[in-house]
Amino acid sequence: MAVYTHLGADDLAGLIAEYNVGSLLSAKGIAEGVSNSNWLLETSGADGHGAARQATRFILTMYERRIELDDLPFFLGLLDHLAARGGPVPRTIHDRSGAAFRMMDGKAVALIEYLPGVSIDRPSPAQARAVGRALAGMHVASADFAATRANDLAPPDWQDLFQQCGSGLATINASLPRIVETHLSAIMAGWPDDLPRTTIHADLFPDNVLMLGDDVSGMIDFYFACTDMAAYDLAVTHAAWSFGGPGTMFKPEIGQALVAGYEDIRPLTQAERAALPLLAQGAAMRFVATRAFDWINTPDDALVARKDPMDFVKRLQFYAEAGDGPFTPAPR
Ligand SMILES: Nc1ncnc2c1ncn2[C@@H]1O[C@H](COP(=O)(O)OP(=O)(O)O)[C@@H](O)[C@H]1O
Ligand SMILES: N[C@@H](CCOP(=O)(O)O)C(=O)O
Repeated sequence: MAVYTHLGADDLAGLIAEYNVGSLLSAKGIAEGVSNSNWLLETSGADGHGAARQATRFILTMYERRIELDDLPFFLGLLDHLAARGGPVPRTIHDRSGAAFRMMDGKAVALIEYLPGVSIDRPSPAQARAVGRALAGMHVASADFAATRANDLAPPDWQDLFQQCGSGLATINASLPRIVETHLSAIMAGWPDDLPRTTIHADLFPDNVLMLGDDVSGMIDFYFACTDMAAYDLAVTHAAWSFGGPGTMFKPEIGQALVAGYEDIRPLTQAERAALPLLAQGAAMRFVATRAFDWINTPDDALVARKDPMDFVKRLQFYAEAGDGPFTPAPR
């Protein structure tokens, strides 16, 4: 679960009083998530008259791990930028002084619009297509987002994380050091630097997408967003969504639907398409790196479910062997 910090009813009510959202009616810690503490809040609604004063739901996020305070204006500004362009992204609620985030006991907190929907862990091809479209829509809509942020989980950072894991890597799985050594240098040597760049989500896993039926009702958790290659973001999404079942099997119909949906909105260039097999290996390696680091460095009594690095090792090995097959368009 992810509620790292205890906030009492008085703390929450005091915080909510800083916003024009009415008074606090209820608050519930949210178990999902890894990085931050989240609460679902219900308030009596912004000042209004009669029927305009309605109960309203918000997500309160307290930033706990892997987030630099200096990056918050980028993340929260991006939400507002995308929401203003009609994207399925939560708006940030600014406090009475206009600030997008506040400090509470030395930690940053933000109030974010609640979006309806359900996270789907076994998508249908129609749902995967919608996710591909939503990702491409985000890439197009962020083209005029003026702020930039370097990707702090780029290939040299994976290498750095593995080095910090040291001999701990082999405690996860005896074969892991060899696998990392075999693949990492090849991925880094071939890593492209001339593909189209935009603002990318960089972590669009099923738990970061809310769906209503076959439609994406929300994309959330933009706290790895950065300026990087659009095709890398598609590769991350492909690696995150296209596997499942026993042995983490590749599901071609999901991978194809994702890419097709993406191209409904933003057709890939030839160079992007050619780079996808390597970008997908890199995407898998990125999650092996952070998961391995977290696996070793999360205390046993921490209230958070550790994610298995070996799950992404399987995906990495699949992409390394499969060539461009997983990215071949489905026959029409
Ligand atoms: N804007 C939102 N609308 C609805 N639910 C949300 C929203 N933001 C977060 N959540 C819920 O909170 C959970 C954790 O949020 P997330 O941002 O993914 O946390 P973390 O950064 O810790 O992974 C999500 O899985 C979702 O259930
Ligand atoms: N998606 C990453 C973990 C990041 O956690 P999130 O809850 O902040 O999305 C992974 O699966 O390793």
